[in-house]
Amino acid sequence: MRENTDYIEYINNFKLKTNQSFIDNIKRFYQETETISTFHHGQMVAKEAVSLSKKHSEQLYQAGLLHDISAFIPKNKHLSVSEKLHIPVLKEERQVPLLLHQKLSAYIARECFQIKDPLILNAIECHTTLKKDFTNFDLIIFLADKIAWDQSGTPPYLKDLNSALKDSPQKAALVYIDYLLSHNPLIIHPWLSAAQKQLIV
Ligand SMILES: Nc1ncnc2c1ncn2[C@@H]1O[C@H](COP(=O)(O)OP(=O)(O)O)[C@@H](O)[C@H]1O
Repeated sequence: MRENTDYIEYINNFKLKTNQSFIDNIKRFYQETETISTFHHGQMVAKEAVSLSKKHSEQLYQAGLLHDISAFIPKNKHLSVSEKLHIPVLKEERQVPLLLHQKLSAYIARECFQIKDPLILNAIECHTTLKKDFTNFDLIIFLADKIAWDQSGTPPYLKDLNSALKDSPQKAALVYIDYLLSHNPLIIHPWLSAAQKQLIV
């Protein structure tokens, strides 16, 4: 896939197979788009999310698997593909288009996987930044993604995050946000600032 139309065509043409389980359909999407390592990251996030919560295990598992389903769209195509799909783009996302992957993933979860549950869609849509009035479900997916990150080695903030997690998921989220903001992020996303303000009080 090299052109915007190829990405959009793949999304438009993807069909759930009724003879496959839901998870196998998700795996097939990652296989066909050559992003199977992201499927494995999704599985880790899904397991972590379920272990962090006593409720909503099935929905958390699905959100975990799908949160990075847009991984096949290269960063330099995020903006043009989002615009073609009529996804609302903020000024900060225009400046740092990789931040659009959360909205692109929510779009694909809805259009390709028929996810209608707002709990799942909203959590996918804010898994990188959180947002104002985030739910506990959003917070769990956000944290699980930071704990089971998709890079090699141990996340530099993990020890402090786990220690804060003994107090509350809110404190743990603040540890990650403080870490991100003190390491010269390319941009401060307004959803992240709004979430941070609400986490502090
Ligand atoms: N404000 C930001 N500016 C620049 N990069 C960011 C910002 N927020 C997150 N990132 C980076 O975006 C990438 C994706 O983050 P995230 O969505 O949390 O992980 P994942 O892709 O595994 O779901 C990470 O490399 C993260 O450091």
